[in-house]
Formats: sequence, structure tokens, C-alpha cells
Amino acid sequence: MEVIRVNNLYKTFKSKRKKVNALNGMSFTVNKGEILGFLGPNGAGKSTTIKIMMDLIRADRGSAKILGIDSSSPVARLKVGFMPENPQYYDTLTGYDLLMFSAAIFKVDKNVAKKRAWELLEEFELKDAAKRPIRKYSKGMIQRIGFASTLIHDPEILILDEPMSGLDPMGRVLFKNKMLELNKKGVTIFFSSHIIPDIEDICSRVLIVNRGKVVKSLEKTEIKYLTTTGFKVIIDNPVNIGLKLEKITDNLYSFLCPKNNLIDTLEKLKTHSTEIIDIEPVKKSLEDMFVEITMQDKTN
Ligand SMILES: Nc1ncnc2c1ncn2[C@@H]1O[C@H](COP(=O)(O)OP(=O)(O)OP(=O)(O)O)[C@@H](O)[C@H]1O
Repeated sequence: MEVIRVNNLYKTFKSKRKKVNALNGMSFTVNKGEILGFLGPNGAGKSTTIKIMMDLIRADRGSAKILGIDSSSPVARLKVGFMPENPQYYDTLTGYDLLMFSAAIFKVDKNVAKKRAWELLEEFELKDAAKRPIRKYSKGMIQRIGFASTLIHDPEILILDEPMSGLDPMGRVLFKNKMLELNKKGVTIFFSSHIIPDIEDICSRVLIVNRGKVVKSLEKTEIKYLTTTGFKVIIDNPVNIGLKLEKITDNLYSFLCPKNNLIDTLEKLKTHSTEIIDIEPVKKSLEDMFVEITMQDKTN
């Protein structure tokens, strides 16, 4: 079931000196239960898309719908938790106050909100800082209270713009675990990131965006298989098949075989009295794949 539909968005920013085409037909859907990563280079249009989904700005053309309701209606966001890139909060509020403020926006019952606020402060390791003003929080603490505030009304969908930027490794692990835990409970998560390993670790699907549109959608299993570039073959004899052999032990040798050459190579091995001990895939990273896809898009 589809919970978000972004359809053919166009957005041009005009300033005195120049025009920037930020979105050029951005389209995608998010399905219930997904953790969908929105990956793209700087300026690809990720934040612009998210701002349109949250009705912070309006598109020139196209539409964004959440749970079937156009994003221009506040009702569309009742079940959404949203964290912007570089969140800026009223910094005289304490962490606890911010959670209660968010709860009031979503009309959460005050007693329910109080209980939930303390649970979230505990989960995000902010209990000790609960009554301190946010202006005294570190960047990581602001990210954590920001994430906590998106959860105060038990949203069905989370939309997070670069949620892990600026977090230390422990903070990133906390966020990733939290996202996985929420997803297990049925929350659909859409988040943008520059940090490819974070996307690779937790996403069920990745959208690669460039120059204002989606250039590729990859399922987790596709990432697993499409990143294979060749194979490391282990044999028991130093045979000459035209590929460079590495000696592992007196009885084990390995060579790297390009993906498109495996069948021919196995045929050649058949004519020698050698045994194939093992074949393991050699992979490029999602990062290499991302660079290739965006470079290809540049030359098209
Ligand atoms: N308010 C604005 N006025 C003028 N240009 C803008 C405005 N907002 C965004 N842009 C431009 O639109 C393009 C897309 O920006 P956007 O912030 O959506 O990219 P992004 O993919 O989120 O990038 P990053 O990963 O660097 O945050 C960029 O060229 C940006 O400079």
C-alpha cells in the first residue's frame, strides 16, 4: 500500500541574478512499511522535495500526497513526524518543553503527552538534560531532542531530512537502531542522507536522485547483487588460464575473474586437471555505484 506519492514536481528558484531548476519532474512513491533512503549529491533537490511534502514551500507544478491527501492540506501531516535539516527550535525552551509543545501542536492529551515525553527523554538519553534550555544543548543533543519531538504523537510516517548529519558514531547507531525499532512496529520511514553506509545499513530501498529527479530506485536485494563486479576463484593447482594467479598456500591459488568472463574461465579450467575450491563475489560499494549512476546521468 502506497502512503506517499510525489508526482512530477517542478520547482524553479528565481533570484535577481539567476534561475535554479531545483526539481525537474521529481516522482516516486513510498510504500507502507518501507525504510526508504533518499540519496543524492549536494543540490540534487532532496530538501526542496521534502519541503514541498511538508508544505513549507509550494511546487510550480506537480503534486505530493500523503495518505492520499494533498500536502497543501494540514490534515495530510497529522500522522507524520518530520525533522528538518539543521533543526532550529525556540532555544529558551527546555527539552521537556519542546516535547510538550510538539504534543500540543498535534493535540495529544496532556497526561498522555507527559508520560510519552519522559519515555522519549529516556530513550534518547536526554533525561538529565530535560530541564535545561535547548540553547545549552550540543548539536548531537539538538538532533536527539528533534528526533524525539517527531515521535510524540506516535506517527505512522516519519520524514527526516539528513537526520544523522553531524552525529558522532554513537549517535548514528542510536538513530539507526531507533529507526529499525520503529519500522518493526510498522512506522514507514523516508529519510535523506549523504552517508551511504547509513543508507545501506537500514534501508529496504534507495532512491538515487540527481538534478531534480529520481535516476534510479534500488531494492536492498538489488544493491546486494548489482554491486557484484566479478568473482574470486580459488583452485588447487597453478594452471595457466591467462589470469594472474595469487598463491595462498602450496595447494591453494586464487585469481580474480571479471563478471562477464566467468563462464569462459570455468570452461578453460575444465580442460585442466584442477579443482575449484571456492568462488566468492567481489563487490563494489554502493558509493561507487552511486558515483557511476550520477556521472552517467551527467553525460546523458
Ligand atoms: N530558497 C532557495 N533559493 C534559491 N535557490 C534555492 C533555494 N532552495 C534551494 N535552492 C537551490 O535548489 C537546488 C536544490 O537544493 P536542495 O536544498 O533541494 O538540494 P539537496 O539535494 O537537499 O542538497 P544538500 O544535500 O546539499 O542539502 C540547489 O541548487 C539550491 O541551491
